[in-house]
Amino acid sequence: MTAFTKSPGWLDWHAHPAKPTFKLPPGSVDAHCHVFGPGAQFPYAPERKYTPCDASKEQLFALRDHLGFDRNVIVQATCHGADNRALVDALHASAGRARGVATVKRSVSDEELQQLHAAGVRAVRFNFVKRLVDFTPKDELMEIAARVHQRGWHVVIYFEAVDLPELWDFFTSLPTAVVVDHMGRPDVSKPVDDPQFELFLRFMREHANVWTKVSCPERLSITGPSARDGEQAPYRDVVPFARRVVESFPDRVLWGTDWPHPNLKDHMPDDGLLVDFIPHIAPTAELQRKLLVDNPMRLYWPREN
Ligand SMILES: O=C(O)/C=C(\CC(=O)C(=O)O)C(=O)O
Repeated sequence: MTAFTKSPGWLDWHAHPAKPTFKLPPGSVDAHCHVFGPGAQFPYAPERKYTPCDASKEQLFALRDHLGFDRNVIVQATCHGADNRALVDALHASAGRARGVATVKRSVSDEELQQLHAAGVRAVRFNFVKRLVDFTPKDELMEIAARVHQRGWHVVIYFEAVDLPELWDFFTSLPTAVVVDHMGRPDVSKPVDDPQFELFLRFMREHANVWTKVSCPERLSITGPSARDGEQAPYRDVVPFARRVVESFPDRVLWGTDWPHPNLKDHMPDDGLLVDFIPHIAPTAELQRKLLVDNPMRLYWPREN
């Protein structure tokens, strides 16, 4: 059994989140969340850049039920590298109520991809955030994308806004649907019509295969206030960005808690209050249904849609 020590300053997930005031539409999907370990059962990867606190499948499913979600999309985080065992274990335990986004290497066999598919994996994640991963050559990623495309999977990409110009040609040549994590991490201290965010909107406007998660205000916000202590209007600086995306591309947006919120430095949000953030960025019942039910179902459970 391996004992892991959390990275210095690590913030654990909120143990007693509020019951949301906002009532999620029936069948809502938390389309971005993680499981971490437990490390004693599913060791963290030797090449990881951080060591988290454990966040088990049971704890994730308890949060799902507490907040009022019906399903989860569990995203492989870099602390597990390309070892998808914790993810697969959670998918098997979910009784069909979770889908997965895996990380694979070029060396993955067709049989392994088949096993991932049978467990509920429907996408691979390519991470370009330099503090999280070492560089992988683009020809390797393109080869993986072509292979998963044949299975009807898509690609989830995580990058920071300043890197979009350099990554543009690669992203726009991906053959699959492409889902961007956290709106491409805009700098929300700039105006919403700043050229940097305009480039991201153009990316979505010109490429009908591009979707995005309008998630992680707690990561993007600079001026807050944070979703704690009953705050019902948190992260006001992120609202215009997320709302612009939801209203411009209502059929290609997803939302997730990002539980257990890895690598936050400043505070740990209350997940109940994060759910209460949703109507600020998706103000009508129709936008909310698309964001939380129709869109994730179309992408991850197309046969049940
Ligand atoms: O959970 C997220 O979406 C964001 C992360 C962690 C992450 O993506 C990973 O480790 O794979 C971050 O910004 O540190």
